[in-house]
Order: sequence, then C-alpha cells, then structure tokens
Amino acid sequence: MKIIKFGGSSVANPENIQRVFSIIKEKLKEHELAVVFSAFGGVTESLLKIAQLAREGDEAYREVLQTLEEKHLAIVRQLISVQSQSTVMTFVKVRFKELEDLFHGIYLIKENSPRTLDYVASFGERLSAFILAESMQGQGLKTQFLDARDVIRTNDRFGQAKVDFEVTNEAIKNYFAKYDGIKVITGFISSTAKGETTTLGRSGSDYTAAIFAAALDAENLEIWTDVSGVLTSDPKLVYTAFTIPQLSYNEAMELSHFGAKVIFPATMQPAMRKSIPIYIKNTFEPENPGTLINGEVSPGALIKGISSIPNVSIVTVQGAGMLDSTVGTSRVFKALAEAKVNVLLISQASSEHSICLAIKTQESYLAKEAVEKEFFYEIKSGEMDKVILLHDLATVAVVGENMKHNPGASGRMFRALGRNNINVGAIAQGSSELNISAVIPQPDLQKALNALHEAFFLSENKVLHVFLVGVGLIGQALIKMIANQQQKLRGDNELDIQIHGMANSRFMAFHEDGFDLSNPYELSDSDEKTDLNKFIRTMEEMNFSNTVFVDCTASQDVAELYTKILEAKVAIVTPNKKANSGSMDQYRALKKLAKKRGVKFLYETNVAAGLPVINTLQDLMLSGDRVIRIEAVLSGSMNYIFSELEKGDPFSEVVKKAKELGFTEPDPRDDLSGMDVARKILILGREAEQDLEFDSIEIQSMVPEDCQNLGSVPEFFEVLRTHDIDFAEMLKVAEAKGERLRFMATLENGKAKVGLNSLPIAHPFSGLGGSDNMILLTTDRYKDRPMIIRGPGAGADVTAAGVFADVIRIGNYTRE
Ligand SMILES: NC(=O)C1=CN([C@@H]2O[C@H](COP(=O)(O)OP(=O)(O)OC[C@H]3O[C@@H](n4cnc5c(N)ncnc54)[C@H](OP(=O)(O)O)[C@@H]3O)[C@@H](O)[C@H]2O)C=CC1
Ligand SMILES: N[C@@H](CC=O)C(=O)O
Repeated sequence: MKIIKFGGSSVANPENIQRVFSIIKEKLKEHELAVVFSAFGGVTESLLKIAQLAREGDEAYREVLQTLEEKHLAIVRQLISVQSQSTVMTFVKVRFKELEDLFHGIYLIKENSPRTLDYVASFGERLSAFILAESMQGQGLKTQFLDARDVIRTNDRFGQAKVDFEVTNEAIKNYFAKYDGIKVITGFISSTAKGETTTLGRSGSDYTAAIFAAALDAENLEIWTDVSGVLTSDPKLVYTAFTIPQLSYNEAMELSHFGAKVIFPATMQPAMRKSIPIYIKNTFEPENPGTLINGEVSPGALIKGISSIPNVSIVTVQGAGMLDSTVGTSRVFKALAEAKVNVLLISQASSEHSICLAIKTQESYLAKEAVEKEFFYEIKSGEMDKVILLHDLATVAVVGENMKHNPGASGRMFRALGRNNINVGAIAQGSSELNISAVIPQPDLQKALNALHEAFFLSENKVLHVFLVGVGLIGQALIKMIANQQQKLRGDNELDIQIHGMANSRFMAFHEDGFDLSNPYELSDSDEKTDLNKFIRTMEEMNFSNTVFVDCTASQDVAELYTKILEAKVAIVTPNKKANSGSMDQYRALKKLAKKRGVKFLYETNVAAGLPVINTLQDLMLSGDRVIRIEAVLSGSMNYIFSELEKGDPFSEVVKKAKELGFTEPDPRDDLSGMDVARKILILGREAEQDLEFDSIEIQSMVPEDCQNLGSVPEFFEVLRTHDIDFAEMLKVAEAKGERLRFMATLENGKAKVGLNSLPIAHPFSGLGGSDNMILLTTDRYKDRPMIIRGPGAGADVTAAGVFADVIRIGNYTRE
C-alpha cells in the first residue's frame, strides 16, 4: 500500500486535476493506493477570509461565498459527465447551503472562535475529496470517499489538534479492512470524541497522509506538490539550487526548522516512527525523481542543504546575574516559554555572562518584555542589563549528517561568508553536528546563500558576477571572448562568468540574471544615463558573491571609485593605468586595501597588454630577486608608428592607422606625448618595489607644440599632417647613421626616462616591428643576460585576453 497526497496547487484547476489523475492511474498499475487531497488551491484561504468578512459585518462575504461555490460547480461541470453530475452537484449545493447558514450565524453574532474556524475550514477538503472521488469513479476507478473526521481522533485544541493515535490507528485499520477500492481521503481535518470538527495545523494534509501511512504500515508515502522535491536552497534566492536526491529524516527536519518550506517537521513524525520512506514529488514534472526522505545517511557531500530564516532579531541578555548560569539561563527560557516565544538559535559565550538568542523579529519585543519582567529586580539593581535587541538580521544554516566527525564544514562556511564581506553576528552548532547556523545582516541574505551554495555544492562550478564599465574597443572584445568561451569554461573549468552590469560614458544597464552574451546588448537601447555612483550602488545592492568590477575605460573618474569598490569586497580587474600611476601613497593604499578586504586587484594589462610582465615581476620580487635595470619598448602604438614610418608613409597617416588598429589610447596624444609609456614604466618600477612618483620621470613628448592644446582628435590629426615632413627628416637622419628610431623607457638607479632613441641596427629593440613590446629585466639573478619578454603589446584581442585571464584568475582564487 502506498499513500499519496496531492496539495492545493496540484488540484487548483481541472487541467491540473487531470495530471493528478494520470499520475494516480500510472501508480495503480503497480500499487494499491490511498489518496489524500487538500482543498482546491486557494479555497481554505477564501473560506477563512469569508469568515472574517462575516465577523466584521461586511456583507461582501456573500459575494465571495458565491464565487467560491461557482468555482466548485465549474470544476464539477468540467470533470464529471452530465449524466453523473447531479449527485455531486447536490452534494456541493448542500455544503454551500450549510456554509451560507454558518456564515450568516457568524455575521449575526460576530464571533469566530477557533472551533468555528476549524469547522469552516473543513469544507475545503470535504468538497475537494468528494468531487475528486466521484470524478475518479467517472474515469473508471473504483473509489471510496473517506471523510477523515470519521477516523482521525484528536483532542479539542482547535486549529492544531493533537492526535490520539491509539484510537485513530485502530479506526483507520478497521475502515480499510471493511471497504475496498481506492480510498479518497480528506486531508487536514479530524474530530474530537464528541464529534466536533478539528484541524491538524500547518501542512495538515501532509500530516493526514503520514498518519494513514503509519497506521497502515504503508510501503511508502508520496507528497506531490509544485516543486521537484527539497532543494539545496531557496530557488528564488539561489538560482543554481537543485533537488536533493535523498535526505535522512533528521536532515529533513533540520532543514525545515531553518526555513525550507517543502515539508513541515511535525508532519513527518508518524511516518518517521515507522521508518516509512517519504518521497517529495512534483505534479508538474512527474518524471523528476524528487527527494527521498528515509532513515539513511547517504555518504558523500558534507552538507545536504542550506536553509534560511529572514526577519530575525538577536536578543541579548547579559549581566552578572547570568553568571549563575544554570539559574540565569533557565529563567530566560522559562520566561520565553511562558510568553510562547519560539527561539531559533542560542549562542552563549563561555564566560556565561551573556546569552544571545535569535528570534523572529515580530516576537522579539515580546521576548524582551518577558525577560525584563523575569529579571525585573536584577535589572533595577544593576545586576543585569536591559535586554538588547538587534534587528534586520537573518539566519543561515548549513545542514547535513556528514558534517559529523568530518572536519572542514565550519571553516568552509565562515571562509565563504568572510570572503564575501558578510558579518556574522552569532553562531551555533548543535553537538549532533547536524547543522551550523549563523546570524547575518538581512540585506546580505541572498549573497550569503549564494556564497555558501557555491562553497559547498558548486565549488567545482564557480560563478563570477562581472560588472563592466567601458564597453569600447577592449570592453567589447572582452564581452565577445567571454561569450565564445562561456560553454568551454563552464564545462572544462567549471567556471561560469556572467555579466550583470555594463556602462559606457553615456548609458548603463543591468541584468539580474546576467546578459545573454550570444546576443550582444546595445547600451544605447538603455534609457538609464550613466551615473557611476549609482552603478556601484546597484552592484552592491545586487549583492552577489564573487563579484568582479572590470574597468575598461581610461577614465580617472572610474579609477577614483576603486577604494569604494574594494571596501565593498568586490575584486577589480583593469587595463586602465590611471589608478596605479597616481601618487605612490594611493598605489600603496589600494594594494593594502585589497589585501585587507581579501579581494584581488589585478592589472596585468596595465603594461604590455596581455604579455606576462607584471606577474613575472611580482614573482621575481616575491622570490627575493632585485631589479637592477629595466629597458623596454612599452608602447605598441609607438613601436608600430616608428617601424611603419620606415616604409615611407607620412607620420600622421601611420598614427591614424595605429588608432584604427586599436593600438593607441582613446586619445593618441596620450601615446605620442610619452605619457602612456611613462605610466607604464612608473608601474613597473613600483612593482619592482621602488618608490617612484610620476613627476620624477623624464619624458620626451612626440606631440608637436602646436598640436598640444587642440580640442578634438580629428582636429589634432589635421594639424599633425603639417609635421609629417619633420618626422620624415628625423627618420632620414637616423637611417643615414644606419640606425632605427624606437620609443623606449628605462629605469635604473631609481631614475626613469621615456623618449625616442636612435638605436644601432644590432640593438634588440631595432628588430621590433608592428605593435611589439620588449622588456629586458636585469636583476640580481638575471645579471649576465637579462630576462626578455617580447610580443604584441597593444590591440583589442591581446589586451582583452589579458583582462579575461585576470578575471579567470579571480575565479580560480575564489574557488577555495
Ligand atoms: N588598446 C590597447 O591596446 C590597450 C588598451 N589598454 C587600456 O584599455 C582601456 C580601454 O581602452 P579602449 O577600449 O581602447 O578605449 P575606448 O575609447 O575604445 O573605450 C573606452 C570606453 O570607456 C567608456 N568610458 C570613458 N569614460 C567613462 C566614464 N567616465 N564612465 C563610464 N564609461 C566611460 C567609453 O564610453 P563612450 O564610448 O561613451 O565614450 C568607452 O566605452 C584604456 O585604459 C587603455 O589604456 C591597455 C592595454 C592595451
Ligand atoms: N596605447 C597603448 C596600449 C595599451 O597600453 C600602446 O600603444 O601600447
């Protein structure tokens, strides 16, 4: 015998009901069944609403009642053939006549006792189960309608009646022995020995099903609902949540205690006592195996799920009066029990001077009042402090029996929370090691759940949440690269990169689920004007774990936001050199801040685009090397310009071409003026642990004087044309000496120089063509022959690839 139960959403309308019948027919092929039904979706709520309206003297109750009757009659019309409708129609009409009288009585005497409300609510299941039994009959199934009030005996605690299992079990067995056919049973309702209608409280229909399963020693119990079992976390908050295939009874109870809504612990008890397996299945996805809850602890994952409770407060009771802890603590709990306050989590310091309780916020004031009343004299004498309330909190709990005797769970939990800048207010772990719970700020709840979910379930599948400012040459190339590699990264590297925010200087746009990168988004379609502070605020509000801010602008304004971004524990990746080439103090402060906040600040592409210069230099320094000298060609555009000039094209045309090829800065004067190279040698010097300020660099500018103060770039090109002849002459002089012109940077003895050099043909830089860069590092270890890094040092693809590599590096870093 199997007991199966369908909830309200499964029987909300005739279409859903037909699905339910198909499931039942399928099951009947192999099993004997009893089916428990909830009221049709929304009916219990409507009945209680009508009772409330009637009690308030609001005549509108009649209309709502009529609508409800119509809903039931419509279901009958759709499910049952015309020839067989009359019995059911009569049943429905008689029940609604009873309800009409009942509500009229409530309307007259303005009274709605729990007893009356139980009776009112009982009509929902009585109607649904009867209609469904009759329609199953109409589909050729032999059914037997059972009003559970005839067999489930309870006390008279209306609203949440206690079952007398001795009487109930006996009555159920007798009933099943007497009648055959599929028993179609009303969920939720029961009765006292005097025949008064009672209800079984929250998730009462599940409880009904469990009572029958236990009484009949059923093979198993299936709860059919509108989700595919118990999920690893709340899917509304954690999009990657997935169905847990199996849970032990203890794990299921613990998860639901901490907020998982699919099943309610009390409803499991009867089935649990008899070790009856419980399946949680989805009516709308019957092929999904759902979750099996049984007595077994499955090996493997450290935890099974992460649950949470929002709107929690911490109630702190402290003072010397608590030091006699046995008495102090017991008085706190006695006071709370008397005030009917439910304590979610308890944490007590070993000093026993204070005790911290997590309580639902709406009960926290009651708790404060109760405890302060209990300790009235101690508070008055100063022996105890007044109770402190802290609001706007939530609890998160990781649950799983495998945490027992397996170290590492709490480390992983708190590392994930800490790394995401989530402050933990209180911690508790039961000695059973079945759950570790923490109180965190409510606004961080979604971020915390996602961080924990990733840390425990998706540590092999990391999600990076990217916010990108600057969608020009490099930004766009980066988006394309991520789009092309997304599948591969997900599959081979278990890394999922999603872009949630984008901005250029004019527009910004956000996407909670991540932009669809296969279908490029046009920022000009957004109606939101760029506001950098708002961009950062929105990024913070989205509050994702593993957030990366990518700056692909050349903007000082954006660089000035880095402090704020790092403060928010968001990592930064950037090719923009502005931040690192500001003052030495600022450079140091950013590095220090990133370290302090435990996030990465990566800028490999600040120098020589995607070439591994900064990482190499950092490795050398970390391993104890010392830089003696740096000689380098650090500008892809300048190298292109001066090597192409050798082919005889006019200077201004070559500069234009360098811009078109994406080698120059947004404004090519930044390259020609030597400023860009100066920034790069400054950054290299700083990475080589030298104290360098920008002002100390000797810079030779290639921008003719009359081009320096021109406004727009096109204007600049116009005037530059008039200097083509000067540059041709410069080249001629060099060539006459058998030399080549190369724009270089050097750093030696703390002195940096940037400028154009005429080099002998044999010089390593003379052979550089196109956008190539070359960096010669002479160090203590590389003294006789310098270390050489060479390759293209500018261009959209090589730069975007370098930025992309930094982003991936962050993914790998956050993996542990
Ligand atoms: N090109 C290369 O080879 C290399 C470039 N880099 C660096 O990469 C960065 C980007 O260069 P590149 O893509 O060529 O430049 P682009 O001019 O092509 O793109 C710059 C982007 O930044 C946006 N932007 C500018 N100012 C702001 C602002 N205040 N707020 C928001 N968005 C802003 C621009 O918006 P809008 O379009 O509205 O103006 C544009 O989308 C630069 O820092 C550069 O030094 C580093 C290594 C190599
Ligand atoms: N404009 C730069 C590109 C990146 O830094 C260059 O020409 O090298």
